[in-house]
Amino acid sequence: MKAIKVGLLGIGTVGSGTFNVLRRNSQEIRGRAGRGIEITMVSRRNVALAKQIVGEGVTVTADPFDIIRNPEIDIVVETIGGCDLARTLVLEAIAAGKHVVTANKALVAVHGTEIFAAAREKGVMVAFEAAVAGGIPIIKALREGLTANRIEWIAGIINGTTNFILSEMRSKGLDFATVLKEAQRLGYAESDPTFDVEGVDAAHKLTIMSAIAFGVPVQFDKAHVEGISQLQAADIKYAEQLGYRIKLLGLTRRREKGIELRVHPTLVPITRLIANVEGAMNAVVVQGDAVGTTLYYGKGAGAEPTASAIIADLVDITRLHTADPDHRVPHLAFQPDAISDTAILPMEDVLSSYYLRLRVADEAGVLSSITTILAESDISIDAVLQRESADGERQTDLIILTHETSEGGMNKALARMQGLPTVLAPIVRLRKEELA
Ligand SMILES: NC(=O)C1=CN([C@@H]2O[C@H](COP(=O)(O)OP(=O)(O)OC[C@H]3O[C@@H](n4cnc5c(N)ncnc54)[C@H](O)[C@@H]3O)[C@@H](O)[C@H]2O)C=CC1
Ligand SMILES: N[C@@H](CC=O)C(=O)O
Ligand code: NA
Repeated sequence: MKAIKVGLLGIGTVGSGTFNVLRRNSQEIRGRAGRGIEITMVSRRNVALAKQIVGEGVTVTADPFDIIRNPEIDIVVETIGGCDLARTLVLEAIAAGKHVVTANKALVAVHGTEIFAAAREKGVMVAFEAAVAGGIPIIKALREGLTANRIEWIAGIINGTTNFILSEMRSKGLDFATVLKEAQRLGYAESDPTFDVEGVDAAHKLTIMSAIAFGVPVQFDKAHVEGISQLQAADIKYAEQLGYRIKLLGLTRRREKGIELRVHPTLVPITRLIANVEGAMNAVVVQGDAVGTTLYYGKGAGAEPTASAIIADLVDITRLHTADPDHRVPHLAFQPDAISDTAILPMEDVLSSYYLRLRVADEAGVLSSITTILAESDISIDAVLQRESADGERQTDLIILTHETSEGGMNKALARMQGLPTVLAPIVRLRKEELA
């Protein structure tokens, strides 16, 4: 059978990884797919550079629309990134009857609803395994392996750059800017690394997982997003003393009133496997009612791990492209008419435990004025750590861990505590999850 023909839009880190792995493992991939899969056309603005990567026998063009217009191309792989051009290219590829594979989580999290509808209309597939946790087959697991389950929650370290930064800062004492540069050099970071650092990239990925897990549309605009740029070394140290590690976690949980969708630095007990995921590695914990807890671990970024996911999608499409579209796995696991309008909860309604650090005057009655506010707010305390103040120092750090309460209730209590004359600096508030 003739090889299936693939056009690659953008050939940077992920595109060149895909090209190389597909060439290197072509025999095995052919054996699995039932026919060869060949990249016959690539697009990059710098044509000379692209030619250096692909060598002879592959058509290189500066204009990605040349690929869309080429009737010989069966599948388009989008590894350009960004939302504007990528959206246009993907929609035009679909309109031209081509299947699409994308690594672009921003595109899927923001424009997924429109793209999936267009693909259904045209009877083509849009596959995006590489968009979430790179090489970890988490989309496959959620969409196929766990279909029996009512999924309760998902918690994930789903941004390699920030996990690398947090690990290197903690273990080697390196500063933020140095580690970020290294993550960029290694090809982990987004072209705009603020997407990594401020939690946006993790929120894109979480939005996609949440939609698949709970059968709701992708709704990135409803996600609560906080990154690690405000995280202070003192809190990493105090957390360790209390038996916790701070990770940038994406969390989505089914509650009675709706779905939580949030990314923020989170204290996780050191005893949990996920707390020990270091460097650029990713890990996703999925809690299902039947299966219990499952954990997926691996490389979430980098050229070849991401290529592994893209090629898995290419193989799936090659196997399935002649199947009746109604027999394919739905984009969001649930059939389109089973997608629900369950609300994404506003952050005020989210339930969490908390870590609070208060810089307080070291004098009698301070602790009791704070615990009184917490008690009046119905917030129960789990642990308190008070740093010994150094000789002559008239202030100290007070660390409080709370049991679960609502974010709205915590905000009100924090406003009252912040108003106390003995609280000398802005209170640090982090969330804490036991993940049990
Ligand atoms: N780097 C990683 O580890 C991962 C990246 N991704 C996603 O994969 C996508 C690509 O990421 P990278 O490969 O890291 O980015 P990159 O910046 O290394 O590659 C993008 C390529 O697209 C080309 N390009 C940009 N505009 C173009 C245009 N108008 N015409 C033709 N070519 C154009 C660029 O020249 C570049 O070669 C992004 O959506 C990213 O979020 C997903 C998982 C992991
Ligand atoms: N920038 C991302 C790349 C993979 O999605 C990350 O650091 O995880
Ligand atoms: Na993946």
